[in-house]
Amino acid sequence: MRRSTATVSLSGDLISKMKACAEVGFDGIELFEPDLVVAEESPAEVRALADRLGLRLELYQPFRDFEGVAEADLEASLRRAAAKFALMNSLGIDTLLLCSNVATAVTDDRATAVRQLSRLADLAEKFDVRVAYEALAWGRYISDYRDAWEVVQAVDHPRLGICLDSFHILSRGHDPAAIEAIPAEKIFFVQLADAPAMSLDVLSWSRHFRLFPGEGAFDLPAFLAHVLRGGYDGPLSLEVFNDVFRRTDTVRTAAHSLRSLIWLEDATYGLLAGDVAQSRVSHLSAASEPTGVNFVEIRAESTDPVESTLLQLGFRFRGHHRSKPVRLWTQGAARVILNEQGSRDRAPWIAALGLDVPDPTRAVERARELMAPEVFRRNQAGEQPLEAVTAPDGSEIFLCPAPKDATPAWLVEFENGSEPTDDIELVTRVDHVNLVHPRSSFDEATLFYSGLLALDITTSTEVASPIGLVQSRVMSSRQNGVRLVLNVGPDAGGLAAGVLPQHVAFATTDVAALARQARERGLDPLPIPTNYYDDLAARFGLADEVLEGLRSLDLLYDRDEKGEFLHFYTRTIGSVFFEAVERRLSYDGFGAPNAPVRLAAQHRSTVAGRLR
Ligand SMILES: O=C(O)c1ccc(O)c(O)c1
Ligand SMILES: [Mg+2]
Repeated sequence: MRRSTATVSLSGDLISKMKACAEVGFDGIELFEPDLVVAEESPAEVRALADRLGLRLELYQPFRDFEGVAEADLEASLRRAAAKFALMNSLGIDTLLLCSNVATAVTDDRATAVRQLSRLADLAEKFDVRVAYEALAWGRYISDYRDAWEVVQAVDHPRLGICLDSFHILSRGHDPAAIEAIPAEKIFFVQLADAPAMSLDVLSWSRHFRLFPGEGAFDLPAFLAHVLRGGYDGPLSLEVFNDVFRRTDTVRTAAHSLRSLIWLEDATYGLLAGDVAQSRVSHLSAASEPTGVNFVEIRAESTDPVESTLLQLGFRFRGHHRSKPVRLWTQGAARVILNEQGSRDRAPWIAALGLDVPDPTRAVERARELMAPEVFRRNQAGEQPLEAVTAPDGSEIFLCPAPKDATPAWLVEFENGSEPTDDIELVTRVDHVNLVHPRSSFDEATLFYSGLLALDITTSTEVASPIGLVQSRVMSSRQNGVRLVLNVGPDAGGLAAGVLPQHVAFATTDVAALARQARERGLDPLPIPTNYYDDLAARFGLADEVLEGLRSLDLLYDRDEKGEFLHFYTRTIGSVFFEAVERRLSYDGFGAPNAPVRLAAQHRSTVAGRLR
């Protein structure tokens, strides 16, 4: 099917939007009128550019406030429409989007709307164009696509059809199933947008917070399946009004939006199994769902302070890489690679993640199909070849074969490590990794991880911190083998831009023993205030000695109906810190109530510390 986006989904001027859409591979665009009105180029020039770029101008939009008006106002509206139809003729656009009336309708009398829309359809015929009628969720009298369809049916004119916009339908909780009963030739256009769950008036929600499919709370695959089962074969067009995307890089956002459509077609393909409609959408190589974290790579000009902390946490030095300035530390199945290449003047940060996937070749193929940039990596003879793609924040995601008997094949490339000791390894594996994204790539990152790796978005929360609200989204593989937490901090230019650190959380079977051992080895954990323990006592009624045990080790605690969670944090080194977590019974959260305590403590020990 043809893939399209509305120019309103992107930043920039009309020409750069058109070039970006062509460059990333869209077939066409919806021309949003305000983009044309402010442009310097004539309609003929815009048409010529579209031709040259191989981009179809699929739709002109929006035309507003037409039906249900006082009879005296109708002629003026028809004159307005004639001017736009003539403009569409010079642009070479055959479909106009008409939004249901939000402002000038004076009657909800259907017969009036039908009569007036018939006049519009007759006029459209003279210009050889057609009108796609869209029920806006906040329309004055028509706000439900089923009502718009009734009106279109009553008009019964080949030049009038319906435009279905997933936002208006799903935001109001209207059942999209009735779409299947609309004859395909009467669906003139389909617009796709996701959105986060919010309790906000629907107009503000629509104008500022729409998301690309797969990034919000709506079930877009189910929606599109209804559209396709009915036989629709026209363009699929993204129409995403979003304050962030309107100011992010045009080409990048165009690629991000096309990725969302490719993802959506694939997810819908799955739902259409056994239906003739299935052949109309493309599909991807199946996701190779990750089962575990193979390694975490931390880069810095000097990784020495990270090594000291790992040593205190019980990690063992496993040696230098035989051909690169790279070192390996491990404990249980947790593997941390420290890399000083290409990191001049940089403090430690999480530069790469290796994930175990059942089928690395297929995983890379899917990543390629989803337009993920591949990482170029020089492999020396005898080295395990690993494939990687770049995530939206620049970190590298390696797709690794799951290690047999808990030892990845690449381990032999590290030499001259320290000998194993008799110490019990208290850390068993990486529990989760917390990555910090700029706001501009947060939603893109969500789709990137969920689309490539089939991670599920399990929870989204906001955490208060002294420097502002931190948005947090948890993404996990089904068996919890991989859990990523994506955070976005307060905007740059705020109180402390860039200070939000990333972290790696290690799973342990005995967090108190690990905390004690680490202290004996010199670890100075992130200090937790007494007020926190007073609050814990009030909330959970813990015995005094339990509370004292927690307090003396700076351990944090959480409990829910599934189990208990105990954890502590190291100090931050550059932009990285570590956490140790003990999950009891089947607790599967992240100690969310403790996150503000952690952020405040980090603020005290970094920013405030520097100012003092
Ligand atoms: O917000 C609006 O006015 C508006 C305009 C055109 C659309 O297609 C739409 O879905 C919303
Ligand atoms: Mg719309």
